[in-house]
Amino acid sequence: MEELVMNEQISASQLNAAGHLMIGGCDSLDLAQQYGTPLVVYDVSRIRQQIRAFKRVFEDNQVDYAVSYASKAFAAIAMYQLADQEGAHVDVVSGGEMYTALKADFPLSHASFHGNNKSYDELVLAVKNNIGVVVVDNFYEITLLNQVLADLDAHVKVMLRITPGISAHTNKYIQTGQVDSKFGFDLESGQADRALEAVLASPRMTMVGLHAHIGSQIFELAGFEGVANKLVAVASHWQQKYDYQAQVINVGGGFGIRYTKADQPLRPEEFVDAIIKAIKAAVTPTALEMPAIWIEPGRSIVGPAGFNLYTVGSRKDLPGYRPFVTVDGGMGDNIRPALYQAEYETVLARDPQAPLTEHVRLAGKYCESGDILSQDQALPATKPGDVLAMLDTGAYGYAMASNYNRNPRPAVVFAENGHSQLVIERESYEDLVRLDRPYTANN
Ligand SMILES: Cc1ncc(COP(=O)(O)O)c(C=O)c1O
Ligand SMILES: N[C@@H](CCCC[NH3+])C(=O)O
Repeated sequence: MEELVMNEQISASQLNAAGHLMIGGCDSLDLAQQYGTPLVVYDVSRIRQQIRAFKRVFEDNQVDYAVSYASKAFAAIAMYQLADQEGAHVDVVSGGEMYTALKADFPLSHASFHGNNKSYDELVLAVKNNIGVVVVDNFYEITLLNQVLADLDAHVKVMLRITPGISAHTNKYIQTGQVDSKFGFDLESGQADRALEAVLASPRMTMVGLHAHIGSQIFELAGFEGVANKLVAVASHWQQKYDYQAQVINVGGGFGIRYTKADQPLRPEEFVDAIIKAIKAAVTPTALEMPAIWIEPGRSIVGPAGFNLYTVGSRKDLPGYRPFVTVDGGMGDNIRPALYQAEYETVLARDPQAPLTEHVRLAGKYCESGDILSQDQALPATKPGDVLAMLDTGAYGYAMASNYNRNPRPAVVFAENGHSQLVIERESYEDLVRLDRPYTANN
Protein backbone atom coordinates (compact mmCIF):
# COMPACT_ATOMS: atom_id res chain seq x y z
CA MET A 1 0.00 0.00 0.00
CA GLU A 2 1.27 3.49 -0.80
CA GLU A 3 2.27 5.59 2.17
CA LEU A 4 -0.79 7.19 3.72
CA VAL A 5 -0.33 10.61 5.20
CA MET A 6 -2.70 12.90 6.99
CA ASN A 7 -5.29 14.75 5.02
CA GLU A 8 -3.67 17.84 3.56
CA GLN A 9 -6.89 19.75 3.22
CA ILE A 10 -7.30 20.24 6.95
CA SER A 11 -4.92 22.68 8.59
CA ALA A 12 -4.08 22.83 12.29
CA SER A 13 -6.16 26.01 12.57
CA GLN A 14 -9.28 23.95 11.81
CA LEU A 15 -8.78 21.78 14.90
CA ASN A 16 -9.67 22.56 18.50
CA ALA A 17 -7.71 21.59 21.61
CA ALA A 18 -9.33 18.15 21.58
CA GLY A 19 -8.13 17.70 17.98
CA HIS A 20 -11.69 17.73 16.57
CA LEU A 21 -12.59 19.35 13.25
CA MET A 22 -13.97 22.86 13.74
CA ILE A 23 -16.43 24.42 11.31
CA GLY A 24 -17.17 28.12 11.66
CA GLY A 25 -15.70 28.03 15.15
CA CYS A 26 -17.96 25.12 16.20
CA ASP A 27 -16.84 21.61 17.10
CA SER A 28 -18.12 19.33 14.33
CA LEU A 29 -18.86 16.55 16.83
CA ASP A 30 -21.04 18.92 18.86
CA LEU A 31 -22.88 19.91 15.67
CA ALA A 32 -23.46 16.25 14.78
CA GLN A 33 -24.69 15.63 18.31
CA GLN A 34 -26.96 18.67 18.45
CA TYR A 35 -28.51 18.48 14.98
CA GLY A 36 -28.07 14.82 14.07
CA THR A 37 -26.59 13.37 10.89
CA PRO A 38 -26.50 13.43 7.94
CA LEU A 39 -25.97 17.14 8.34
CA VAL A 40 -24.86 19.87 5.96
CA VAL A 41 -22.83 22.58 7.67
CA TYR A 42 -21.67 25.84 6.10
CA ASP A 43 -18.75 27.85 7.39
CA VAL A 44 -20.40 31.21 6.76
CA SER A 45 -17.26 33.30 6.98
CA ARG A 46 -15.79 31.40 4.02
CA ILE A 47 -18.81 32.37 1.94
CA ARG A 48 -18.42 36.00 2.96
CA GLN A 49 -14.68 35.96 2.27
CA GLN A 50 -15.12 34.59 -1.24
CA ILE A 51 -17.76 37.15 -2.19
CA ARG A 52 -15.52 39.89 -0.81
CA ALA A 53 -12.49 38.55 -2.69
CA PHE A 54 -14.45 38.68 -5.96
CA LYS A 55 -15.59 42.23 -5.27
CA ARG A 56 -12.06 43.34 -4.40
CA VAL A 57 -10.70 42.19 -7.78
CA PHE A 58 -13.17 44.39 -9.60
CA GLU A 59 -12.47 47.33 -7.33
CA ASP A 60 -8.71 46.90 -7.78
CA ASN A 61 -9.23 46.89 -11.55
CA GLN A 62 -11.58 49.88 -11.36
CA VAL A 63 -14.42 48.46 -13.40
CA ASP A 64 -18.15 48.55 -12.81
CA TYR A 65 -19.32 45.11 -11.82
CA ALA A 66 -21.80 42.78 -10.23
CA VAL A 67 -20.93 39.58 -8.40
CA SER A 68 -24.07 37.57 -9.02
CA TYR A 69 -24.21 34.43 -6.90
CA ALA A 70 -25.57 31.51 -8.95
CA SER A 71 -28.10 30.42 -6.37
CA LYS A 72 -28.75 27.03 -7.99
CA ALA A 73 -25.55 25.93 -6.20
CA PHE A 74 -27.33 26.29 -2.87
CA ALA A 75 -30.64 28.09 -2.54
CA ALA A 76 -32.23 28.77 0.85
CA ILE A 77 -33.77 31.79 2.51
CA ALA A 78 -30.68 32.16 4.71
CA MET A 79 -28.39 32.03 1.68
CA TYR A 80 -30.25 34.82 -0.15
CA GLN A 81 -30.07 36.88 3.05
CA LEU A 82 -26.33 36.29 3.23
CA ALA A 83 -25.83 37.23 -0.43
CA ASP A 84 -27.76 40.43 0.17
CA GLN A 85 -25.76 41.26 3.30
CA GLU A 86 -22.58 40.95 1.26
CA GLY A 87 -23.92 43.11 -1.54
CA ALA A 88 -24.00 40.25 -4.03
CA HIS A 89 -26.57 39.98 -6.78
CA VAL A 90 -28.04 36.54 -7.48
CA ASP A 91 -28.94 34.51 -10.52
CA VAL A 92 -32.17 32.53 -10.31
CA VAL A 93 -33.33 29.84 -12.71
CA SER A 94 -36.86 29.04 -11.62
CA GLY A 95 -39.99 30.38 -10.00
CA GLY A 96 -39.00 28.41 -6.91
CA GLU A 97 -35.64 30.13 -6.55
CA MET A 98 -37.30 33.50 -7.16
CA TYR A 99 -39.96 32.73 -4.56
CA THR A 100 -37.29 31.74 -2.02
CA ALA A 101 -35.39 34.97 -2.72
CA LEU A 102 -38.60 36.95 -2.24
CA LYS A 103 -39.24 35.16 1.07
CA ALA A 104 -35.76 36.28 2.11
CA ASP A 105 -36.66 39.87 1.20
CA PHE A 106 -33.90 39.75 -1.35
CA PRO A 107 -34.38 42.72 -3.71
CA LEU A 108 -35.27 41.06 -7.00
CA SER A 109 -33.92 44.14 -8.76
CA HIS A 110 -30.52 42.54 -7.98
CA ALA A 111 -31.45 39.25 -9.61
CA SER A 112 -30.90 37.89 -13.12
CA PHE A 113 -33.46 35.37 -14.31
CA HIS A 114 -32.01 32.51 -16.38
CA GLY A 115 -33.43 29.42 -18.00
CA ASN A 116 -34.01 27.82 -21.38
CA ASN A 117 -37.74 27.29 -20.87
CA LYS A 118 -39.11 29.96 -18.58
CA SER A 119 -42.86 29.67 -18.24
CA TYR A 120 -45.44 32.43 -18.64
CA ASP A 121 -46.14 32.28 -14.89
CA GLU A 122 -42.45 32.46 -14.00
CA LEU A 123 -41.99 35.49 -16.25
CA VAL A 124 -45.03 37.14 -14.65
CA LEU A 125 -43.57 36.51 -11.18
CA ALA A 126 -40.27 38.03 -12.31
CA VAL A 127 -41.73 41.09 -13.99
CA LYS A 128 -44.24 41.80 -11.22
CA ASN A 129 -41.43 41.74 -8.68
CA ASN A 130 -39.18 44.06 -10.66
CA ILE A 131 -36.59 41.50 -11.69
CA GLY A 132 -33.23 43.14 -12.40
CA VAL A 133 -32.75 41.48 -15.76
CA VAL A 134 -34.22 38.59 -17.72
CA VAL A 135 -31.45 36.71 -19.50
CA VAL A 136 -33.30 35.77 -22.67
CA ASP A 137 -32.33 32.36 -24.00
CA ASN A 138 -34.38 31.68 -27.16
CA PHE A 139 -36.90 33.05 -29.69
CA TYR A 140 -39.90 31.44 -28.02
CA GLU A 141 -39.00 33.35 -24.86
CA ILE A 142 -38.87 36.67 -26.72
CA THR A 143 -42.44 36.11 -27.89
CA LEU A 144 -43.62 34.93 -24.48
CA LEU A 145 -41.94 37.81 -22.66
CA ASN A 146 -43.45 40.35 -25.05
CA GLN A 147 -46.83 38.80 -24.28
CA VAL A 148 -46.24 38.98 -20.51
CA LEU A 149 -45.11 42.60 -20.76
CA ALA A 150 -48.16 43.53 -22.81
CA ASP A 151 -50.50 41.70 -20.40
CA LEU A 152 -48.94 43.45 -17.39
CA ASP A 153 -48.38 46.75 -19.22
CA ALA A 154 -44.79 46.58 -18.01
CA HIS A 155 -41.18 47.00 -19.12
CA VAL A 156 -38.13 44.89 -18.34
CA LYS A 157 -34.37 44.90 -18.82
CA VAL A 158 -33.00 41.97 -20.78
CA MET A 159 -29.69 40.40 -21.72
CA LEU A 160 -29.18 37.91 -24.47
CA ARG A 161 -27.53 34.60 -23.71
CA ILE A 162 -25.01 33.77 -26.40
CA THR A 163 -23.62 30.32 -27.10
CA PRO A 164 -19.99 31.25 -27.61
CA GLY A 165 -18.93 28.02 -29.34
CA ILE A 166 -16.34 27.26 -26.68
CA SER A 167 -16.10 23.72 -25.33
CA ALA A 168 -14.89 23.91 -21.77
CA HIS A 169 -12.73 21.04 -20.57
CA THR A 170 -15.05 19.61 -17.96
CA ASN A 171 -17.55 16.79 -17.53
CA LYS A 172 -19.81 16.83 -20.60
CA TYR A 173 -22.91 17.04 -18.43
CA ILE A 174 -21.76 20.38 -17.04
CA GLN A 175 -20.52 21.93 -20.31
CA THR A 176 -22.80 24.64 -21.61
CA GLY A 177 -20.87 26.79 -24.10
CA GLN A 178 -20.38 24.40 -27.02
CA VAL A 179 -22.19 25.16 -30.30
CA ASP A 180 -24.86 22.48 -29.88
CA SER A 181 -25.64 23.39 -26.28
CA LYS A 182 -29.34 23.63 -25.39
CA PHE A 183 -28.69 27.10 -23.96
CA GLY A 184 -28.61 30.42 -25.75
CA PHE A 185 -28.43 31.95 -29.22
CA ASP A 186 -25.90 30.67 -31.70
CA LEU A 187 -23.51 33.15 -33.28
CA GLU A 188 -22.41 31.46 -36.50
CA SER A 189 -25.90 30.97 -37.90
CA GLY A 190 -26.89 34.58 -37.22
CA GLN A 191 -29.39 33.67 -34.48
CA ALA A 192 -27.82 36.09 -32.03
CA ASP A 193 -28.17 39.00 -34.48
CA ARG A 194 -31.83 38.15 -35.12
CA ALA A 195 -32.45 37.96 -31.38
CA LEU A 196 -30.95 41.41 -30.90
CA GLU A 197 -33.11 42.79 -33.70
CA ALA A 198 -36.20 41.34 -32.01
CA VAL A 199 -35.29 42.79 -28.62
CA LEU A 200 -34.42 46.22 -30.02
CA ALA A 201 -37.76 46.19 -31.85
CA SER A 202 -39.69 45.54 -28.64
CA PRO A 203 -40.93 48.76 -27.05
CA ARG A 204 -41.14 47.02 -23.68
CA MET A 205 -37.66 45.52 -23.49
CA THR A 206 -34.47 47.40 -22.72
CA MET A 207 -31.38 45.58 -23.91
CA VAL A 208 -28.62 45.88 -21.32
CA GLY A 209 -25.99 43.44 -22.52
CA LEU A 210 -24.75 39.98 -23.40
CA HIS A 211 -24.24 36.85 -21.37
CA ALA A 212 -22.39 33.58 -21.86
CA HIS A 213 -21.54 30.72 -19.54
CA ILE A 214 -19.21 28.00 -20.77
CA GLY A 215 -19.66 25.38 -18.06
CA SER A 216 -18.78 24.49 -14.53
CA GLN A 217 -15.73 23.27 -12.57
CA ILE A 218 -13.34 24.70 -15.18
CA PHE A 219 -9.62 24.97 -14.48
CA GLU A 220 -8.15 26.47 -17.64
CA LEU A 221 -7.98 30.21 -18.08
CA ALA A 222 -8.11 29.86 -21.85
CA GLY A 223 -11.85 29.13 -21.92
CA PHE A 224 -12.65 32.22 -19.87
CA GLU A 225 -10.34 34.44 -21.90
CA GLY A 226 -11.93 33.00 -25.03
CA VAL A 227 -15.42 33.85 -23.83
CA ALA A 228 -14.30 37.35 -22.81
CA ASN A 229 -12.87 37.99 -26.26
CA LYS A 230 -15.87 36.51 -27.99
CA LEU A 231 -18.38 38.61 -26.07
CA VAL A 232 -16.42 41.81 -26.76
CA ALA A 233 -16.24 40.88 -30.45
CA VAL A 234 -20.02 40.42 -30.52
CA ALA A 235 -20.58 43.68 -28.65
CA SER A 236 -18.34 45.51 -31.11
CA HIS A 237 -20.11 43.91 -34.08
CA TRP A 238 -23.48 44.98 -32.64
CA GLN A 239 -22.21 48.50 -32.17
CA GLN A 240 -21.12 48.72 -35.79
CA LYS A 241 -24.14 46.98 -37.26
CA TYR A 242 -26.93 48.26 -34.99
CA ASP A 243 -25.38 51.26 -33.21
CA TYR A 244 -26.09 49.37 -30.00
CA GLN A 245 -23.65 49.85 -27.09
CA ALA A 246 -23.66 47.01 -24.53
CA GLN A 247 -23.72 48.23 -20.95
CA VAL A 248 -22.92 44.85 -19.43
CA ILE A 249 -20.83 41.86 -20.38
CA ASN A 250 -21.74 38.87 -18.21
CA VAL A 251 -19.22 36.03 -18.45
CA GLY A 252 -21.13 33.57 -16.25
CA GLY A 253 -19.48 31.40 -13.61
CA GLY A 254 -17.74 28.06 -13.66
CA PHE A 255 -14.54 28.73 -11.70
CA GLY A 256 -13.17 25.36 -10.64
CA ILE A 257 -12.47 24.50 -7.01
CA ARG A 258 -10.27 21.94 -5.34
CA TYR A 259 -12.09 18.78 -4.32
CA THR A 260 -9.09 16.45 -4.07
CA LYS A 261 -5.37 16.80 -4.37
CA ALA A 262 -5.69 16.03 -8.08
CA ASP A 263 -7.30 19.47 -8.46
CA GLN A 264 -4.96 22.47 -8.56
CA PRO A 265 -7.12 25.41 -9.60
CA LEU A 266 -6.20 29.08 -9.50
CA ARG A 267 -7.90 31.01 -6.74
CA PRO A 268 -11.39 31.98 -8.00
CA GLU A 269 -10.51 35.67 -7.97
CA GLU A 270 -7.46 34.98 -10.17
CA PHE A 271 -9.77 33.70 -12.90
CA VAL A 272 -11.76 36.89 -12.59
CA ASP A 273 -8.69 39.11 -12.68
CA ALA A 274 -7.67 37.45 -15.97
CA ILE A 275 -11.19 37.88 -17.37
CA ILE A 276 -11.27 41.57 -16.49
CA LYS A 277 -7.87 42.13 -18.08
CA ALA A 278 -8.91 40.20 -21.21
CA ILE A 279 -12.09 42.27 -21.57
CA LYS A 280 -10.23 45.54 -21.06
CA ALA A 281 -7.61 44.56 -23.63
CA ALA A 282 -10.25 43.47 -26.12
CA VAL A 283 -12.33 46.64 -25.68
CA THR A 284 -9.38 49.05 -26.09
CA PRO A 285 -9.00 48.80 -29.90
CA THR A 286 -12.77 49.04 -30.46
CA ALA A 287 -15.08 52.04 -30.36
CA LEU A 288 -16.92 50.51 -27.37
CA GLU A 289 -17.19 52.26 -24.06
CA MET A 290 -15.96 49.97 -21.31
CA PRO A 291 -19.02 47.94 -20.21
CA ALA A 292 -19.66 46.73 -16.67
CA ILE A 293 -18.51 43.16 -16.08
CA TRP A 294 -20.76 40.71 -14.30
CA ILE A 295 -19.84 37.26 -13.05
CA GLU A 296 -22.09 34.43 -11.84
CA PRO A 297 -20.08 32.16 -9.58
CA GLY A 298 -21.94 29.45 -7.69
CA ARG A 299 -19.61 26.59 -6.81
CA SER A 300 -16.63 28.79 -5.88
CA ILE A 301 -18.74 30.78 -3.39
CA VAL A 302 -20.43 27.94 -1.50
CA GLY A 303 -18.53 24.76 -2.45
CA PRO A 304 -15.49 25.00 -0.16
CA ALA A 305 -17.64 26.38 2.67
CA GLY A 306 -19.77 23.21 2.90
CA PHE A 307 -19.20 20.06 4.95
CA ASN A 308 -21.42 16.95 5.01
CA LEU A 309 -21.33 15.18 8.36
CA TYR A 310 -22.23 11.50 8.37
CA THR A 311 -22.26 8.77 11.00
CA VAL A 312 -20.55 5.48 10.22
CA GLY A 313 -22.73 2.37 10.42
CA SER A 314 -22.15 -0.99 8.80
CA ARG A 315 -18.99 -2.31 7.21
CA LYS A 316 -18.35 -5.05 4.70
CA ASP A 317 -14.93 -6.68 4.30
CA LEU A 318 -14.17 -9.11 1.50
CA PRO A 319 -10.75 -10.65 1.07
CA GLY A 320 -9.03 -9.09 -1.94
CA TYR A 321 -11.45 -6.17 -2.23
CA ARG A 322 -11.53 -2.68 -0.84
CA PRO A 323 -13.86 -2.64 2.18
CA PHE A 324 -17.18 -0.82 2.20
CA VAL A 325 -17.72 1.60 5.07
CA THR A 326 -21.33 2.74 5.05
CA VAL A 327 -22.67 6.04 6.31
CA ASP A 328 -26.18 7.25 7.12
CA GLY A 329 -26.50 9.41 3.97
CA GLY A 330 -25.50 9.01 0.34
CA MET A 331 -26.85 9.80 -3.10
CA GLY A 332 -29.96 11.46 -1.66
CA ASP A 333 -27.90 14.24 -0.11
CA ASN A 334 -25.05 14.20 -2.64
CA ILE A 335 -25.78 12.83 -6.10
CA ARG A 336 -22.56 14.22 -7.59
CA PRO A 337 -20.37 11.10 -7.19
CA ALA A 338 -23.03 8.92 -8.83
CA LEU A 339 -23.93 11.48 -11.51
CA TYR A 340 -20.54 12.90 -12.49
CA GLN A 341 -18.07 10.51 -10.86
CA ALA A 342 -17.22 13.51 -8.70
CA GLU A 343 -14.58 12.95 -6.04
CA TYR A 344 -14.30 14.39 -2.55
CA GLU A 345 -12.05 14.08 0.48
CA THR A 346 -13.47 12.81 3.76
CA VAL A 347 -11.93 13.00 7.22
CA LEU A 348 -12.63 11.53 10.63
CA ALA A 349 -14.18 14.44 12.51
CA ARG A 350 -12.76 13.52 15.92
CA ASP A 351 -9.20 13.34 14.59
CA PRO A 352 -8.74 14.62 11.02
CA GLN A 353 -4.99 14.29 11.32
CA ALA A 354 -4.96 10.70 12.54
CA PRO A 355 -2.62 8.50 10.48
CA LEU A 356 -4.50 6.99 7.57
CA THR A 357 -4.43 3.24 7.76
CA GLU A 358 -6.71 1.90 5.04
CA HIS A 359 -8.40 2.62 1.72
CA VAL A 360 -12.15 2.14 1.82
CA ARG A 361 -15.19 2.56 -0.37
CA LEU A 362 -17.45 5.04 1.33
CA ALA A 363 -20.93 3.71 0.65
CA GLY A 364 -24.28 5.39 1.10
CA LYS A 365 -27.40 3.77 2.55
CA TYR A 366 -29.54 3.98 -0.61
CA CYS A 367 -30.77 0.88 -2.39
CA GLU A 368 -28.56 1.40 -5.41
CA SER A 369 -25.17 -0.14 -6.20
CA GLY A 370 -24.04 3.20 -7.61
CA ASP A 371 -24.59 4.87 -4.25
CA ILE A 372 -20.91 5.12 -3.42
CA LEU A 373 -19.80 8.50 -2.11
CA SER A 374 -16.15 7.67 -2.66
CA GLN A 375 -14.61 4.72 -4.48
CA ASP A 376 -11.31 5.19 -2.73
CA GLN A 377 -11.01 7.11 0.50
CA ALA A 378 -7.99 6.78 2.76
CA LEU A 379 -9.10 6.80 6.40
CA PRO A 380 -7.90 5.88 9.86
CA ALA A 381 -9.62 2.89 11.43
CA THR A 382 -13.29 3.73 11.97
CA LYS A 383 -16.02 2.18 14.06
CA PRO A 384 -19.81 2.47 14.04
CA GLY A 385 -20.87 5.81 15.52
CA ASP A 386 -17.81 7.70 14.26
CA VAL A 387 -18.60 10.97 12.53
CA LEU A 388 -17.06 11.54 9.11
CA ALA A 389 -16.84 14.96 7.49
CA MET A 390 -16.91 15.11 3.71
CA LEU A 391 -15.25 18.33 2.58
CA ASP A 392 -16.19 20.92 -0.06
CA THR A 393 -19.77 19.68 -0.41
CA GLY A 394 -21.41 23.12 -0.36
CA ALA A 395 -22.25 23.41 -4.06
CA TYR A 396 -24.85 21.27 -5.84
CA GLY A 397 -25.07 18.90 -2.88
CA TYR A 398 -28.13 19.84 -0.84
CA ALA A 399 -29.34 21.74 -3.92
CA MET A 400 -29.71 18.45 -5.81
CA ALA A 401 -30.87 16.40 -2.83
CA SER A 402 -33.78 14.01 -3.25
CA ASN A 403 -36.08 11.85 -1.19
CA TYR A 404 -35.06 8.67 -2.97
CA ASN A 405 -36.04 5.61 -0.94
CA ARG A 406 -38.16 8.03 1.08
CA ASN A 407 -35.17 9.17 3.05
CA PRO A 408 -35.71 12.60 4.57
CA ARG A 409 -33.35 15.30 3.34
CA PRO A 410 -30.76 16.42 5.90
CA ALA A 411 -30.79 19.57 7.99
CA VAL A 412 -28.60 22.52 7.03
CA VAL A 413 -26.75 24.57 9.62
CA PHE A 414 -24.84 27.85 9.29
CA ALA A 415 -21.83 28.15 11.60
CA GLU A 416 -19.99 31.41 12.17
CA ASN A 417 -17.80 32.78 14.97
CA GLY A 418 -18.53 29.81 17.20
CA HIS A 419 -22.32 30.04 16.82
CA SER A 420 -24.47 27.61 14.87
CA GLN A 421 -27.96 28.11 13.56
CA LEU A 422 -30.38 25.78 11.84
CA VAL A 423 -31.27 27.29 8.44
CA ILE A 424 -33.10 24.32 6.91
CA GLU A 425 -34.80 21.81 9.15
CA ARG A 426 -34.30 18.10 8.68
CA GLU A 427 -37.28 16.61 6.88
CA SER A 428 -39.51 14.42 9.00
CA TYR A 429 -41.39 11.31 7.93
CA GLU A 430 -44.49 13.46 8.19
CA ASP A 431 -42.98 15.86 5.63
CA LEU A 432 -42.41 12.92 3.30
CA VAL A 433 -46.12 12.07 3.16
CA ARG A 434 -47.40 15.66 3.36
CA LEU A 435 -48.29 15.82 -0.34
CA ASP A 436 -49.53 12.24 -0.61
CA ARG A 437 -53.27 11.62 -0.96
CA PRO A 438 -54.92 8.24 -0.48
CA TYR A 439 -56.34 6.54 -3.54
CA THR A 440 -59.93 5.40 -3.35
CA ALA A 441 -60.43 2.62 -5.87
CA ASN A 442 -63.33 3.20 -8.25
CA ASN A 443 -64.38 -0.36 -8.93
C1 LIG B 1 -25.91 30.51 -16.46
C2 LIG B 1 -25.08 30.01 -15.34
N1 LIG B 1 -24.43 30.88 -14.57
C3 LIG B 1 -23.69 30.47 -13.53
C4 LIG B 1 -23.54 29.14 -13.22
C5 LIG B 1 -22.70 28.79 -12.04
O1 LIG B 1 -21.66 27.96 -12.33
P1 LIG B 1 -20.64 27.57 -11.18
O2 LIG B 1 -21.39 27.05 -10.04
O3 LIG B 1 -19.79 26.54 -11.81
O4 LIG B 1 -19.85 28.80 -10.82
C6 LIG B 1 -24.20 28.19 -13.99
C7 LIG B 1 -24.01 26.74 -13.74
O5 LIG B 1 -23.18 26.11 -14.35
C8 LIG B 1 -25.00 28.63 -15.08
O6 LIG B 1 -25.65 27.76 -15.84
N1 LIG C 1 -24.83 20.51 -10.96
C1 LIG C 1 -23.53 20.58 -11.55
C2 LIG C 1 -23.19 21.93 -12.05
C3 LIG C 1 -24.17 22.38 -13.06
C4 LIG C 1 -24.29 23.82 -13.05
C5 LIG C 1 -25.56 24.29 -13.67
N2 LIG C 1 -25.35 25.04 -14.91
C6 LIG C 1 -22.47 20.06 -10.60
O1 LIG C 1 -22.78 19.61 -9.56
O2 LIG C 1 -21.32 20.09 -10.87
